[in-house]
Amino acid sequence: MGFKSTVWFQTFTHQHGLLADIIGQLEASGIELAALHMNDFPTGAGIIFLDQDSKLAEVQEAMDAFSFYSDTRIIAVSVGRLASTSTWALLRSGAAEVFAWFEVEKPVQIVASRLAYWAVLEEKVVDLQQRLVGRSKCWINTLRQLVDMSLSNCQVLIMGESGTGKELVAQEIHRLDPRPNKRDCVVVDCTNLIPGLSGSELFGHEKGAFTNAISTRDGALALAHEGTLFLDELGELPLPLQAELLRALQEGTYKRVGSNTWRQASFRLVSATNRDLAEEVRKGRFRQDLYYRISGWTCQLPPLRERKEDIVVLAEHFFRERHHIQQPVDRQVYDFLLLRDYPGNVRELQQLINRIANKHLGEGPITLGDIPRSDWPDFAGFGTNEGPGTPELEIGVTSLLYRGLGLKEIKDQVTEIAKKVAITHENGNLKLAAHRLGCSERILQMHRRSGEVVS
Ligand SMILES: Nc1ncnc2c1ncn2[C@@H]1O[C@H](COP(=O)(O)OP(=O)(O)OP(=O)(O)O)[C@@H](O)[C@H]1O
Repeated sequence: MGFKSTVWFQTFTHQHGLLADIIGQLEASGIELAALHMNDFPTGAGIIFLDQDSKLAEVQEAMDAFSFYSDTRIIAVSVGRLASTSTWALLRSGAAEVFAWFEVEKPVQIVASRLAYWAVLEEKVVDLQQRLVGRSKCWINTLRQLVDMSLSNCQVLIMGESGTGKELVAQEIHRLDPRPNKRDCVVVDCTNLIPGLSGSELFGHEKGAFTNAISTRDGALALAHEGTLFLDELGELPLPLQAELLRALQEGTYKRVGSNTWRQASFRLVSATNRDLAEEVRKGRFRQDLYYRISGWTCQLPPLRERKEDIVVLAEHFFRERHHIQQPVDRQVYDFLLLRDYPGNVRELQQLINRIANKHLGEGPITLGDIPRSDWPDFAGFGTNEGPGTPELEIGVTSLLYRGLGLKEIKDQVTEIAKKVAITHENGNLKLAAHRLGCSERILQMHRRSGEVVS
């Protein structure tokens, strides 16, 4: 079977006979199931059982609450006939990733194979997190997508702002690629291609093909044969070279500059860009046919501002792994890091950590005193009476005000967010979350219950 952990389930159906039947079948196939109770925190994979009479809004609300707190993955199994509009609604809302229908399909097979696949995938995701650091939900979803892509042998286009980790991701795609005896990953930065050399970097050249071509040389396509060709900043590839690359991808053949002989090259293409390639196509700066050819799978890397929860883990990683600093980092330093903007994304954070690590001396903790003066924040409105975090909070509250919320509603919303963040950061442990918030566990249990539907 390949799936060892217990799978939680929740029921939204009253068809008890059918339900018992299917649960029995799942358990007989080796899947260990446990019903989800009122205050349980769903982790890992889960199944929801429903039927045509289940109130879809209730089901969705419950699943939204689960996915709000955790990165659980859900399979929906309908024990009765469900209208296709309802199925679409479930899938589109993103609450359930897979749908199985008891009457017409073999849900046991569907569920079992999905669980087994997810188990393999999660193991790889955990391993990837050692190098592609981050624990936020959006980052974990990106890593899951990445593993999915890597296991199939297709072309991948990685998109994302500068410094989001595109090159690192490309290396990991190559590492996960299951081709037996795959060769190297060859990296070409398209911004460095010299137009006058007509693509010698990519295709190689013959001796005497141009001035300084003193000997015959292989290009990146030859070097990437049976491996991976990573074209970084693909949006910068000059149009004439785009045509030649397309040909090489379609036919698997190319010519060295100055040669009339067709050569074969077989490689997996992974490309990356921080441009909006679809827009470049519309503007006529990028070939549409090449765009379709390379974008079999696309992977959009989130900017750091969309995964601020990862700033602390990334900073810790850089201090510990790159600078071998094991001393504690003062909370105020993390506040400073969290408050700052990172237009250069992870690279900018990494460089900042380098500067702090270089300034730090001795065995003591890392404190605000280790932050170089050139990195000090703009003190207007910073660290005055309310402390770090205030400007961001102000932006959030302003948006709530403009949405017409009054003082009580704003207070309630901020309170809910604080509870959610604490629960998430403590991996669902209400006791620790309550300790962190300085409130009773009971308040958090009530909070959890308000987002749940009783089965
Ligand atoms: N999730 C991550 N975990 C650890 N290090 C990371 C992560 N993301 C990026 N980095 C580090 O940040 C730096 C920038 O990453 P990378 O060069 O892969 O970004 P990029 O998107 O290719 O940037 P550019 O578009 O400017 O070439 C690298 O040193 C990389 O190791």
